[in-house]
Amino acid sequence: MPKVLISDKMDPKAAQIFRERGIEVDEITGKTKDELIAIIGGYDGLAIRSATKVTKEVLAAATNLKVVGRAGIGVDNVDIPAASAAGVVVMNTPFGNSITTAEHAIALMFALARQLPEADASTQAGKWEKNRFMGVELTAKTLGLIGAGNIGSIVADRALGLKMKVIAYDPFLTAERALELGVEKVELDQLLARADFITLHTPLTDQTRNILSREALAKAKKGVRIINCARGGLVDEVALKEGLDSGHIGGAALDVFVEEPAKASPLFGTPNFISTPHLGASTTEAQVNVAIQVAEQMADFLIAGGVTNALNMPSLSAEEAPKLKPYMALAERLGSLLGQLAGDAIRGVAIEVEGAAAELNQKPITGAVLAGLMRVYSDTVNMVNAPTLARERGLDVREVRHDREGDYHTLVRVSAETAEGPRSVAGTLFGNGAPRLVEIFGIKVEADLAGPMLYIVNEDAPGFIGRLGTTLGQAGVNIGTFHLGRRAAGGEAVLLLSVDTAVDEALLADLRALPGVRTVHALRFG
Ligand SMILES: NC(=O)c1ccc[n+]([C@@H]2O[C@H](COP(=O)([O-])OP(=O)(O)OC[C@H]3O[C@@H](n4cnc5c(N)ncnc54)[C@H](O)[C@@H]3O)[C@@H](O)[C@H]2O)c1
Ligand SMILES: O=C(O)CC[C@@H](O)C(=O)O
Repeated sequence: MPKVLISDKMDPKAAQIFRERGIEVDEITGKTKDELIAIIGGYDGLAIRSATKVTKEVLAAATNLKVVGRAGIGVDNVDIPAASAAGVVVMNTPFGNSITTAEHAIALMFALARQLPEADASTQAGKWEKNRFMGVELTAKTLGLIGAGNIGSIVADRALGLKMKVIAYDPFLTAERALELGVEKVELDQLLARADFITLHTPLTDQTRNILSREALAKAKKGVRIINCARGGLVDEVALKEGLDSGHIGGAALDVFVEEPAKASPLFGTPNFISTPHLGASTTEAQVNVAIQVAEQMADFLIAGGVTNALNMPSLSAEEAPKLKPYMALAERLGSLLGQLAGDAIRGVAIEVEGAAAELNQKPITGAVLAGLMRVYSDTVNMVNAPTLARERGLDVREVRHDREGDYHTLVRVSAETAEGPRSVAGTLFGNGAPRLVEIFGIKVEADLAGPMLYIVNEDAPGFIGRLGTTLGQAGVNIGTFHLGRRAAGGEAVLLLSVDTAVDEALLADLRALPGVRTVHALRFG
């Protein structure tokens, strides 16, 4: 039974779903890094929010971990390259808290416009300072969106409802999408010059870090009010403080900080500054949404192999997974066969599907081929880290889909560009879903690829099979299955034998010394 650790505070629905799906679950929150490292080895899945840091060290200790699920959007607390290298799938729940976070940005915009926190504190202090708090209307003001993705576009929709003019800076926003959203697409400098309010909704990346830098803030319209419910680090906090002090910035509301938890900041106590402790996603509705989504996604993966919202692996629905499972087994074996036979010589690989296979999601098939191919280099390769490894090795990967049906109702062909020229293997699925090799390097052959095997190329001549059987028998090696293919009578022949015990180097040398033998390779599958 798979075991999941929930290591951050999460709605109880998550644990309930794991249990209903037959997954054992522990809820242990508030652990230090070392405490997490001490226990993580016992879990197949880790469900987190933003407090748990999934670092390289944590992943190194997570010897059984298969999936990290983030109940939320931002995954900056997960070392994704390290997770990919360790073969761990990382998933998030990209939509579950978008409305809630957009509403928080709108709430902060109102709070800034009418100085609500300060007015509240003053009133409750018995001051009744009616003349101190003169606000501004939002109607007809210009809202500058930095980032118009899921949350940014909901903010735009709400702001348009408030009769604001919305302009957006987002290099990935198309003209069509801007039209659909009812926003004007602008460059950052135009946004800075025109916006009365600026709200940020981008991830923190090398391009967005400090996007509201000292220089950018200086270009902003005098009196601008700034809201950040996305990620700390998008705004230069020191320059923001100076801008508020000088009056160039009319107000700022931060839900997120460069350092969290933000227990001290020069911004605290600054007039017209509002802060919340990373509350963007904190509504009952959003937390139920993300808890349900993350538990469902992780359970689908751990139980059925379904992959949804993964950041380091192609998607595969829980419905598709059972159909694709035998194909992935076939693809993995074909990749492994090519990897073992051509190994280092491979420069590029093409994965072709035809017949029934062409109707399926090809990405998982490709991932499985690469996992099989790359396993020659590392035992820890799986579908998650294989594409990265392939890229690192400069392997060119091509996917081809043929609608035609050939000799087989379904076929997967893997062709490699090697230093010795092209090499191709192909396989099909039998009626019961059993994977079967049907062609190797242009020669038709029907073989299972399982356990220890021998691949022999020889000149097709009488007496060869007898001599081979005798040599193996004398060495105490029992033949399990025997598959033969040849180009033409008397030409090149291929033998694939499954053997009950692995063949050592001395016996391989004896086999290579047999008359008519061209190549002998020991193979292993599974
Ligand atoms: N405060 C919270 O509790 C809370 C809750 C949810 C999400 N978030 C954060 O909000 C942010 C946005 O989330 P989302 O779901 O809208 O993400 P999203 O991926 O849907 O949208 C991000 C947008 O940023 C744009 N973008 C990327 N680089 C850019 C750049 N250099 N300049 C301008 N735009 C750029 C992208 O094109 C995209 O449209 C994320 O950082 C997420 O982690 C915070
Ligand atoms: O889990 C949270 O409370 C914050 C979530 C938010 O930062 C996110 O990126 O989804």
